[in-house]
Amino acid sequence: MQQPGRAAEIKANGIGKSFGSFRALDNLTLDIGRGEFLTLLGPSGSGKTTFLMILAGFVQPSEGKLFSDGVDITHRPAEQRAAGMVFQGYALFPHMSVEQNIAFPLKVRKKSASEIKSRVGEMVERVGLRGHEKKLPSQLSGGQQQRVALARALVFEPGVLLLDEPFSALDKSLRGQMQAEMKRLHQETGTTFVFVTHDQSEALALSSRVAIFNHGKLLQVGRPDEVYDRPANRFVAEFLGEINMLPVKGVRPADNGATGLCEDRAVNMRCKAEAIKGDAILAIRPEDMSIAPEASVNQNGIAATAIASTYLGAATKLDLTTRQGAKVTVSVPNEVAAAALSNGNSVWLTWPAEKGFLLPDGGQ
Ligand SMILES: Nc1ncnc2c1ncn2[C@@H]1O[C@H](COP(=O)(O)OP(=O)(O)OP(=O)(O)O)[C@@H](O)[C@H]1O
Repeated sequence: MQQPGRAAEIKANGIGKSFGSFRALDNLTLDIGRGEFLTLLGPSGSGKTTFLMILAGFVQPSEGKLFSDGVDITHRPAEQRAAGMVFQGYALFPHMSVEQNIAFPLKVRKKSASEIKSRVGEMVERVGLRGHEKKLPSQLSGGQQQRVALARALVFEPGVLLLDEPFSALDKSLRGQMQAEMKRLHQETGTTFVFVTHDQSEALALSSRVAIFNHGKLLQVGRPDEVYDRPANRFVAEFLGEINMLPVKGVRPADNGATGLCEDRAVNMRCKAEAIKGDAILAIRPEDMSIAPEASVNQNGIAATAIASTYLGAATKLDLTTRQGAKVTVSVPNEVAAAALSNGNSVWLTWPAEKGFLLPDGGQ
């Protein structure tokens, strides 16, 4: 964080934070790679902002250590960390023009007038605000104001840019534009980005890795496809999108080879030999399930009854219950849904073996 122009590598080691008896963060250990776009994702109150504030130096951790490029910065004050920041409520200076706002961090750092002029000009160009330099924030749209905030946060080439729900006040289409712009700025600057959101689709679309928080704990960190396709637990699976959960009793993986038929009589499924034994949840994303014309022992599958259908235009959503009473949702082609419904509502659901994964039953 202290070397301008160079992306920082950050290590959080056993970070905890208590507010009185309330535990806002618990034993958080996380490496943030140089130049990575890491998103902190979790529901309201899960500790994301607290962690960002600890990274910024505005909040002191109760336990643990923080390193930037191998240097212990746990107790270093915020102004010496030189992290760029864009917060939802992090207002621009209202009496300063666009270019004065962007120039501010360079003035504080006592840069020469010529350097300030060229760097501000470059940033104005980069965030698409050419022609707006002399305007005050009040004369700009919400999206333009956030562009100024991004430019101001990046102009001094911080090692890390911290962003806390910067676009949550913007409408959906503007938000999409700003996301694309932020992704481009990340690629162009090569800076380490740490981005807070509670919007899972935003996290999956933007990040090189996603860190998922709940109740002050880091539950899983991984690439978007890793956390979506192989969630570590039930909370992560459900938080990242719709998911079907089939309870399976007494899972006993076949002993021969890596995959075999798990011996659960209710659910015909394949799972890894080293998979969970005993009771488990078989989790499958709705888009990975389909309706087969008939049952086959060579496919993972389960009998189910359609209880409701919703026409979505491009497809039909079917709500079903399995014979064991689990509720399942699938999205299928309209003609497949029509055929299933004309067939007394009984269907055979299947999914590719690698798309179903076992989670421990109960708890998180
Ligand atoms: N200064 C403080 N004093 C007491 N409690 C606090 C303080 N700051 C945060 N908390 C509590 O710590 C918990 C985590 O808050 P935090 O702001 O980190 O969550 P968050 O995941 O960022 O949520 P949101 O998405 O709503 O911003 C919350 O329950 C919050 O009330």
